[in-house]
Order: sequence, then structure tokens, then C-alpha cells
Amino acid sequence: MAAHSRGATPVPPDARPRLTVLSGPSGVGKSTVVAHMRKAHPEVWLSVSATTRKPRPGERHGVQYFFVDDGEFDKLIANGELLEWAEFAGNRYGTPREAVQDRLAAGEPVLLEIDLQGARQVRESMPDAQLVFLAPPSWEELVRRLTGRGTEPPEVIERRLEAATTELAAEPEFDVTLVNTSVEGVAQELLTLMRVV
Ligand SMILES: Nc1ncnc2c1ncn2[C@@H]1O[C@H](COP(=O)(O)OP(=O)(O)OP(=O)(O)O)[C@@H](O)[C@H]1O
Ligand SMILES: Nc1nc2c(ncn2[C@@H]2O[C@H](COP(=O)(O)O)[C@@H](O)[C@H]2O)c(=O)[nH]1
Repeated sequence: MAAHSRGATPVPPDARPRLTVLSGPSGVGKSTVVAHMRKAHPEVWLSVSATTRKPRPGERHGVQYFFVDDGEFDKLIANGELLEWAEFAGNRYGTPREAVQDRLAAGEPVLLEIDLQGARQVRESMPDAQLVFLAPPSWEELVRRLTGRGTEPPEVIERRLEAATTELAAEPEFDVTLVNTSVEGVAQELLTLMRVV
């Protein structure tokens, strides 16, 4: 099944987007889509963020995230080591700057999977970045996915859904919207937008 896009793809045919940002409400399926895409295309480089969130079962330091405490996160900010950072649902998350810059300098496509606040910061600091919004097929399906994942207690789900209303309202700020009806379809669309295939 194909993914649905809203709006024309804004990428000029002769340009290779150098930095792509994938955002969307918690539970919409960003990590699932990116994992699917990278299974077939391991050459797509995904930035590993730093976070103060505690690891979920199975998550490993340096793979899904660099898990740091508040003091370490403060130092990353103070030393200018983060390209962007934000507080989301009670934890802080940020993109390590140097690794992104190294990849861009090497001419490789770079993917960031970050929240709306981070996407806005990247838009400011790197106006050439391509901002992609991943939308759920419906609010009910978003709630189903976030709850069904089973990784957060009800009060955290509540906070994330509260943030989701703000994030969904910000969809028009993005260059393109992909509706996550099919993981395979969205992964394919993302590869096309990144000019990987
Ligand atoms: N197209 C889809 N159809 C049905 N279920 C899906 C689809 N895409 C993802 N899911 C499921 O939705 C749940 C949330 O997905 P995922 O963890 O990838 O979301 P996320 O956007 O990365 O969330 P967060 O921002 O909280 O990290 C998972 O259980 C995943 O298997
Ligand atoms: N602004 C940033 N947001 C980030 C970053 N890394 C992840 N995220 C976003 O946080 C939420 C919650 O993630 P979870 O793993 O706790 O479910 C989600 O929207 C991520 O996309 C980052 O470096 N900067």
C-alpha cells in the first residue's frame, strides 16, 4: 500500500537534500518507518540523539540514544555541542552537532528524527533542511499506537498526547506531509525525498 502525501514534493529535481528532518507526534511511527528504511538502506545515516530519558527495555546507549543525566545534558548545551535541543514530555533531547556536520561535510544525506521544537530550531539555523511531517491516519489510530506500544505509563501517554495536539496543528510549517498508513509506503517515500533511490 502506498503512503499518502499531502502537497507537492518541494525537492528540486537536481538537488540532493543534505539534511532531512522527520517529525510527528509521539507514537505516529517515526522510529518504525526509519528502522524499516534503514534495513534496506543501511547507508542512510540517522543522527543518534542525547537524552535524559531512561532507556526502555532493549534500548542501548549509543544505539537508540546516548543516555545521559541532567548534568551531562547541561554540559552538552553549555559547550555548544548540540545542534538543537528541546524538552519533551518531561525529558530533554538533543542532536549532537559534530557528527551531523561531519556527515554533511562528506556530502552524505543526513536524517534527524526529532520533535516539533527541534524541527523549528533546525529550520532557523539550516534553512536548506527538508522538513517532513509524519501524520497519523486519524487521532484514534495515534492513541491506539501510542497506547499499544506499551512503553509509557498512562500519565506519560497523557503528556505525549497533549503535545500531539500542538504538533498536529503545526503540520503546515513542514515542507511535506506523509501519512503513515503503511510503514513500507512511507519508508519508500522518505527514500525518494532523500534522493537515496
Ligand atoms: N503504519 C503503521 N501501522 C500500524 N502500526 C504502526 C505503523 N507504524 C508504526 N506502528 C506502531 O506504532 C507504535 C509506535 O511506533 P513508533 O515507536 O515507531 O513511533 P514514534 O513516532 O517513533 O514514537 P516516539 O516519538 O514516541 O518515539 C509501534 O508499536 C509501531 O509498531
Ligand atoms: N528536539 C529533539 N527531539 C528529539 C530528539 N531525539 C528524539 N526526539 C523526539 O522526542 C520525542 C520522544 O522520543 P522517545 O524516544 O522518548 O519516544 C519524539 O518526538 C522524538 O522524535 C532530539 O535530538 N531533539
